[in-house]
Amino acid sequence: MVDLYLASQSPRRRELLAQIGVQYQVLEVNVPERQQSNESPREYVQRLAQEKSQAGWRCLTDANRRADAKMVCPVLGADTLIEFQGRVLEKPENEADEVAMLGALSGQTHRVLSAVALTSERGTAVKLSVTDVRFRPLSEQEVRRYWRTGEPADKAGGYGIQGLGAVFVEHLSGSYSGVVGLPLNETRELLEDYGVAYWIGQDA
Ligand SMILES: Cc1cn([C@H]2C[C@H](O)[C@@H](COP(=O)(O)OP(=O)(O)OP(=O)(O)O)O2)c(=O)[nH]c1=O
Repeated sequence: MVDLYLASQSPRRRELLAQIGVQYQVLEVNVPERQQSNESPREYVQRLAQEKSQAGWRCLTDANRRADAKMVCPVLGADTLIEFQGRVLEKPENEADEVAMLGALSGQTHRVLSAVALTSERGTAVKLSVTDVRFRPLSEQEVRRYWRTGEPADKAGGYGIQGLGAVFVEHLSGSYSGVVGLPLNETRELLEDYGVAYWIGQDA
């Protein structure tokens, strides 16, 4: 039995949902990620989370055209990006990109925006989590060595706070799970609104 579909390829999001005892099944969706010229980082990250959950919902309801949409459980989509000096940082494309990104974040505070959306037959709801993260000064040599570990390539801003990148972080104000990719308190709020259970199997 599943209570939720997760429209995400991110292993972090799977682990975070499992952490709070949600029974889910993964769906594959493909949503192009491109910020529009008139779109703020907050609007952009929320649009992507909504588009991911809506794409998942469409693919389920199209595949079960004859099934009653009320019988299909909700779909969760999420997106995480870094905002620094008004610009959006997504995933680094290569080592030079990583050096530029972490070089800019070195010794500075950046903002991690993480949005989570749920779609069901009653429509889509989205919540945003905002976290400020301060990095200590980083040397270029250290950033190049970090790139070679393979960790940063698939991560917004080019680091993983839950991994080797933890040693860059001097201070965090906000949601740790949001930085990792799925803000769990905001997720719980949506799950409650949509009647999806969490903490399954956690009672003594
Ligand atoms: C800042 C930061 C990001 N990340 C990850 C979380 C997300 O997986 C990724 C941001 O990319 P996203 O585009 O939000 O997500 P994704 O492409 O990995 O997965 P999907 O769209 O299929 O859901 O960066 C970390 O794992 N640790 C961190 O500290």
